[in-house]
Amino acid sequence: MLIDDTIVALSSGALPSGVAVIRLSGPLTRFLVEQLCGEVPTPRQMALRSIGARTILDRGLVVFFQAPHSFTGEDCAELQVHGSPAGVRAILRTLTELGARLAEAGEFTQRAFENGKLDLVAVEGLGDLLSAETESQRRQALARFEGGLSDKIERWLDQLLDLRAEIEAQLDFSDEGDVGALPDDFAEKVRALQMELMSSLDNVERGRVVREGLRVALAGPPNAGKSSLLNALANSDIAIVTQEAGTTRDVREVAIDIDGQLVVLLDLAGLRSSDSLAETEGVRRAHAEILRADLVLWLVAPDCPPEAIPETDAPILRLATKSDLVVHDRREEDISVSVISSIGLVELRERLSKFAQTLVGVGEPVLVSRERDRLALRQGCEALTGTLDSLNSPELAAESLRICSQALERLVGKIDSERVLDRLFSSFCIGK
Ligand SMILES: Nc1nc2c(ncn2[C@@H]2O[C@H](COP(=O)(O)OP(=O)(O)OP(=O)(O)O)[C@@H](O)[C@H]2O)c(=O)[nH]1
Ligand SMILES: [K+]
Ligand SMILES: [Mg+2]
Repeated sequence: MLIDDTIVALSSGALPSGVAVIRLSGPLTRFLVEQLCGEVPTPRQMALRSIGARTILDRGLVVFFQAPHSFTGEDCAELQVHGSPAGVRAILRTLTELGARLAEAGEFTQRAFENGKLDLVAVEGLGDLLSAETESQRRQALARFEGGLSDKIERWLDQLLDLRAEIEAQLDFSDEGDVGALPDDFAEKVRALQMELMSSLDNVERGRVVREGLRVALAGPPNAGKSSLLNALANSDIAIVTQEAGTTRDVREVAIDIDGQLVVLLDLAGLRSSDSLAETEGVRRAHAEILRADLVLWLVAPDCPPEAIPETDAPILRLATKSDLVVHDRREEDISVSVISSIGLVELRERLSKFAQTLVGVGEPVLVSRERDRLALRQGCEALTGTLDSLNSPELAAESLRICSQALERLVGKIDSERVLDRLFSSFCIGK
């Protein structure tokens, strides 16, 4: 991708809209603003201008950001115009005729990365922020985007550099073949750093639940009322409900927001052995989801034969369904629910909310949430174990510190960033 050309895109949402924001970035920006809006406004100050080259196309607000003080680090401008499809199209056409090129998905952010305005974890934070649906996702993504994780990693990288410098000094000042063991306080510092990496590693799972949602499997025998409960919790008619046992075969995911936390409900096939190939496959998939879930809701109905609860490490919450039909002889910890009379639905939501809170924790948002985070932190921790195991051979210790640094550098995108970036930017929208 060329970095010396100037890109343009509609950066706001679908048209028509009240206001549309057109964004420019690249060396031609100043020229293009001049051509389209007359004199370039003082940087970072909005000015009301007529917009158009040969004819006036619209009137709107223009703001210019001079390099390097912009989102991308290049000269940038934003035009706030009326959100008319024809108007925006005409402005974009004029700008491309004057030499700009329509941006590809994520290209503004890519330039910000290439110009050192954002590192890789901040770019990921931005991507998460744009797609955040719940309050906890928004807080977590913003913290990452704002550099919380980047700062932490920079600090770790500095510490690793200091530790390596200590070893270098030791190697320099010792006669050849006379390199002793590294001092006790050196090992202490490595251990302290490793503890920090480990506690971050422990947080990845919590971050994952916030980012991807708490996976809650609705499981039980056929006709237990799983799809009905899904519909009731999601407040929609999304899953097919019939009195026929074996109605659901595919896994259906529905994401709902419970007290600001994303919860992914999974409606599954009822567990039983069947002659139908499709149903058997549905049951196989249901078992796989029950293994992967963060929580299993096990539904038991008064009008269908009980089934044994399958093996899983996930915690299980038992629900006695269709409680409008009979008074359940229920255990203390079970919840009686009915989608007909709405019994127990509020209590169930509260239990799900509490469960999510316990898992995710309260307080500061977690900064780590991705498999990439997990991998880098784990590699870092393992490398530091290597350092601690080789305190008697400083050269080996230095090498394992270097491996730890590398893992962290890869995480922020200082090395090997291409593959991650390609995938990431393709998930961004145009104009970002
Ligand atoms: N009275 C009463 N009937 C219910 C309730 N929930 C579900 N039903 C009925 O039970 C039958 C089965 O409901 P489903 O939601 O399809 O059950 P399921 O567990 O998804 O069934 P499969 O997908 O076939 O495994 C339907 O006839 C529903 O109308 C309830 O709370 N009260
Ligand atoms: K059914
Ligand atoms: Mg069903």
